[in-house]
Amino acid sequence: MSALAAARYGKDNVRVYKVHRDEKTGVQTVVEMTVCVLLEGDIETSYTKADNSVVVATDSIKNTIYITAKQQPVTPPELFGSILGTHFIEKYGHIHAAHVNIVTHRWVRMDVDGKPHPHSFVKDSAETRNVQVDVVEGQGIDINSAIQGLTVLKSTNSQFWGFIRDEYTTLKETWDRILSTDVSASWQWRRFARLADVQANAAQFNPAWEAARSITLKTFAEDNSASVQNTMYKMGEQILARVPLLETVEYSLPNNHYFEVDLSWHKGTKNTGKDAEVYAPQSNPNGLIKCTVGRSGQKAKL
Ligand SMILES: O=c1[nH]c(=O)c2[nH]c(=O)[nH]c2[nH]1
Repeated sequence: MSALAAARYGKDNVRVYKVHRDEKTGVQTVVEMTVCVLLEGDIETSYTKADNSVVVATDSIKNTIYITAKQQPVTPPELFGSILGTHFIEKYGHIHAAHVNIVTHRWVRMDVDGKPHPHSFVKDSAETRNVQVDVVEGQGIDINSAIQGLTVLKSTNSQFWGFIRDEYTTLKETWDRILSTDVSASWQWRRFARLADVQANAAQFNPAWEAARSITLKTFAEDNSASVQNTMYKMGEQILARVPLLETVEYSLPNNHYFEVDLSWHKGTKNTGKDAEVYAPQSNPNGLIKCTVGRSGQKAKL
C-alpha cells in the first residue's frame, strides 16, 4: 500500500513585465519578473483518484498572476508575492498554502548625456532580486528576500593564512590574493501574521534590499579580508543591525580562484609572488563558503 506523502503544484516560469507611465513627467518605470506559484491543500484525490474537481488549473494560476500584476503594485516583490499568495488561500477554501517565488530581473535606468533617461534601461549584470513568500492558512506569511548573481572581485586586500597544515596541505599561505565571488545573500523576515501586517511594513522591503546590497559591496571592498568566512560574517552582522525585523541573514559565496602562472620558463620572466601580474582564472573547482547569521540568544544549528 502506498499513500501520497506530500504534494504541491502550480505554474513555474511565468514571465511578467509591467510598465508604469507617469503621465505628468513622461517618466516610465519597468519591472520584469519570473514567477512561480505552487499550491497545497486538499488536493490529494487529484493524485490518487483522478479527481480533477479539486484542481485549480495551472493555466488559471498563470492567468491569476497576470490579473494580479495588472490590478496591484508589483513592487516591492515581497508585497506582490504576499498579495498573490493570500488570494489563492482566500479564494479557494480547500487550498491551505501558497508558495510564491519571484525573481526580479535587473533593468537599470540608462544615463544618457549624464541624465537619467525617461524610458530606456540597461541590464548591467545577471544579478537578480528574489523573494520566496510562503502564505500558510492559520499560520501567517513567511518571507525570504535575496540577492543572487552579484559578481565581485578585489585585486588586493585579501589574505588567507594560519589554516591547518598537515600531510594533505599544498596551499601556500598568502597575505595578498585576489578575491572573487558570486554573491548569494538572503534575509529571513520575522513571520507576518497576515497580509495587513505585510502591508503595514511594506516600506521596509526596498530599504532592506538596498542595505543588504550596499553593506555587501562596501564590506567586500573595505575589509582587509582574513578569509571569506570572516568577511561574510561581518556583512551579515551589519545587515541584522540595520534591519530590526530580520531574524537571520544567510550567505553562500563561491571562492572563484585566480591562480598565479609561473612564466620563468620564458627567458626567466618573473610572474609570481610580488611580481605576479598575469593570472589564470579557474572555472572549477571552487571553494563554497556558507553561513547563517542570527541574533545572539537564538539557538545555533552548528
Ligand atoms: O577564504 C578562504 N576560506 C577557506 O576556507 C579557504 N580554503 C582555501 O583553500 N582557500 C580558502 N579561502
